Amino acid sequence: MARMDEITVGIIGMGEMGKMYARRISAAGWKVIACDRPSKYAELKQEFSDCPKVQILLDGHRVSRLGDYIIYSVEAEAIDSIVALYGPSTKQGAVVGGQTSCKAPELAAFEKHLPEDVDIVSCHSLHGPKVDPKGQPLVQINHRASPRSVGLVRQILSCFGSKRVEISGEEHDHITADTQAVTHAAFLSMGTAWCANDQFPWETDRYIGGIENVKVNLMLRIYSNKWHVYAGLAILNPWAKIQIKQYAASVTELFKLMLGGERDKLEKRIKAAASTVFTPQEREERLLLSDEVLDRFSLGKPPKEKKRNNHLALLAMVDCWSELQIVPYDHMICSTPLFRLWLGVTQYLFRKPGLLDEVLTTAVEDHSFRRDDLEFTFAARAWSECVSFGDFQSYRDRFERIQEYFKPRFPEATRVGNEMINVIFESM
Ligand SMILES: NC(=O)C1=CN([C@@H]2O[C@H](COP(=O)(O)OP(=O)(O)OC[C@H]3O[C@@H](n4cnc5c(N)ncnc54)[C@H](OP(=O)(O)O)[C@@H]3O)[C@@H](O)[C@H]2O)C=CC1
Ligand SMILES: O=C(O)C(=O)Cc1ccc(O)cc1
Repeated sequence: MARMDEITVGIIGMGEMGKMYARRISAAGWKVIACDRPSKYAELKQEFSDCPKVQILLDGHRVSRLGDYIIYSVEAEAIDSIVALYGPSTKQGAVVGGQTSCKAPELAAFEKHLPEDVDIVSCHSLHGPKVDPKGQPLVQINHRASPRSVGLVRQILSCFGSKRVEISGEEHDHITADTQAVTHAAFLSMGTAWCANDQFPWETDRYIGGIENVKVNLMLRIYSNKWHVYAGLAILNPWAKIQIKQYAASVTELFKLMLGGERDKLEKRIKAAASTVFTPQEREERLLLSDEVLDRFSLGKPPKEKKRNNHLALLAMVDCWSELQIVPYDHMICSTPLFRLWLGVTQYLFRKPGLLDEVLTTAVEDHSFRRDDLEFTFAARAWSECVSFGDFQSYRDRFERIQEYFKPRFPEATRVGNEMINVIFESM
């Protein structure tokens, strides 16, 4: 066990995650040194003046010279250039890691720019900065490390009370392509479709109540965050491109079956997909979500009678998992709260007696929402292409245009969304 008074933890990048790390690690008793860009030095110093165990330094060179465990908590897109800048200043024998959401570019940057006498142990908290880390998955990647360095990082990060998962960078990226990138692609596409039809979903009967509330609240939650987090974890992850492409293909193919009124083919395909995704013991478990709980989190006035929906986004998710031979339950080790809810509503659709058959009938017989489904299909393909091209600027433009559209509802959506997440997880 390392002695706390002999170890200094360095943090480069004091954005939302960096600040959360600095506050929690210092509160556990470790000395923390941290920096952001030199232009933010004075402001950060002021902000952390109430925190004697956090010392703000001018730049990453200073943090690197003094830190025993240095965490890069910067934009994923910039990891190579930032490690190239400060990496060579790293203290001899130190341990270095990153908090970016995609590990291939981060670990490549470390290998390329860090001195050979420095160990590499990365991490990834699978939740946003405002979520209590207790019990949430925290990935630790012992990439190039002595047992002492592995132990030191375990000891430092234990203050989060998270569920530690030790896997390789490659395993991490493979799993998070599903738990994060594809999940986000589905919600990004919903927002894009609603925006394209100039429609606030909470003003439309079809999108109020039950699992519709989860879709709307999570969509708003994603668009209320920073574009670079979602762009980075999708564009830089090679598996994400493949998986998002399959999601878009599943959406397109299922929509074509709906348009053609091919109920038998649709049913056969969906039920076959469900049998590969939901294992017998999963099917036997009780429903994780209930109507009574979900109905409480509407942003609009609930209609007298619930409108039917064909749930194209959810059917396509199960089809996509099946096509890629993914069992989403195996990915719980790298699940975010958002993914668990997404899996929860998907499972609800497939397990609630009678619901799947009702949905399949709606899909072929009810034409009233074809315009929404058409836009959703376009959107899923457009996000997939945007990620495949790897163009950060066009990702940003698309994201921020839609963000602007929904902006007025973010404060309320964040409040209701947080409450929804808390209540649902308690009830689970
Ligand atoms: N937000 C989330 O929910 C989660 C994010 N992550 C990952 O953590 C990382 C940080 O995310 P988050 O905190 O949300 O993002 P932020 O944008 O809030 O933080 C990144 C910070 O790094 C700063 N930075 C950029 N260049 C430098 C530099 N040369 N030296 C020092 N600081 C620099 C940025 O400044 P500037 O803004 O001026 O560029 C910014 O303040 C990302 O890689 C993200 O993918 C992981 C888990 C959850
Ligand atoms: O839960 C989600 O998917 C989020 O949106 C928050 C988030 C974003 C990036 C991460 O690397 C981890 C968590």
